Amino acid sequence: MAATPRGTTPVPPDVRPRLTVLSGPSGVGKSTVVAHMRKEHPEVWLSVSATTRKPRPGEQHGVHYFFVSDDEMDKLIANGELLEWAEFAGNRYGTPRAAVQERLENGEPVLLEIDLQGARLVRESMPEAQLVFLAPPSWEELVRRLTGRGTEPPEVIERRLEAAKIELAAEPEFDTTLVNTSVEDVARELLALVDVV
Ligand SMILES: Nc1ncnc2c1ncn2[C@@H]1O[C@H](COP(=O)(O)OP(=O)(O)OP(=O)(O)O)[C@@H](O)[C@H]1O
Ligand SMILES: Nc1nc2c(ncn2[C@@H]2O[C@H](COP(=O)(O)O)[C@@H](O)[C@H]2O)c(=O)[nH]1
Repeated sequence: MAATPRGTTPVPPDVRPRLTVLSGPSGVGKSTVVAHMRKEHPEVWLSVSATTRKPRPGEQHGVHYFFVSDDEMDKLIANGELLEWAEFAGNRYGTPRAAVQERLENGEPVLLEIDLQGARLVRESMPEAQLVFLAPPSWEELVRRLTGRGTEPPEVIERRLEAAKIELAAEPEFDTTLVNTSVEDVARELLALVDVV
């Protein structure tokens, strides 16, 4: 039998906390679902991404995103400080590596809310990650939500809907699909997947 180092308890692989990636088309409701889940369960740790996008009204630096300049993003990328990054609808977004690694090393579950390109990169570098796809009840409802949010001008909505067609076609690449009909139901399902005890 293999020796166990003094003071450590081996964690069986099937209960080891996992990295969960939540993806889905822009406007499907990822942030809404995650916010609902974290209101009830603030212990679920969500990575805060860096982005070159300008803040929307009410968005706070360090809470919703780290809002960075193009130069700062160039440096984060060049220094290898991002676990993954992607360009989405004219802006760059990336996951700061250190905070994620620290949580995983402490055995804490980690949740990333990122786009399809990022999800694919995480799958390559961390095949043990579980990929969850959030799907809209219908295309019409997705358009309604993205437009109704009122945060982007029409040309940006068009870009995001073009990206959405590609993202919806990639659903079979994901381990699990949740359909966002009810925020409450999906938040409960996601909590179970994130495996917080
Ligand atoms: N189940 C739902 N039923 C009706 N409206 C919803 C539902 N979930 C989210 N919404 C609404 O849809 C809009 C888009 O939601 P949200 O901003 O959370 O999407 P997102 O997937 O995070 O988008 P993005 O990828 O662009 O950041 C919001 O106005 C939100 O209130
Ligand atoms: N690849 C990554 N995608 C990310 C990251 N953070 C957010 N996102 C995704 O970008 C789009 C647009 O977001 P928005 O806030 O401008 O509406 C959306 O799909 C996010 O999930 C990241 O670090 N990496």
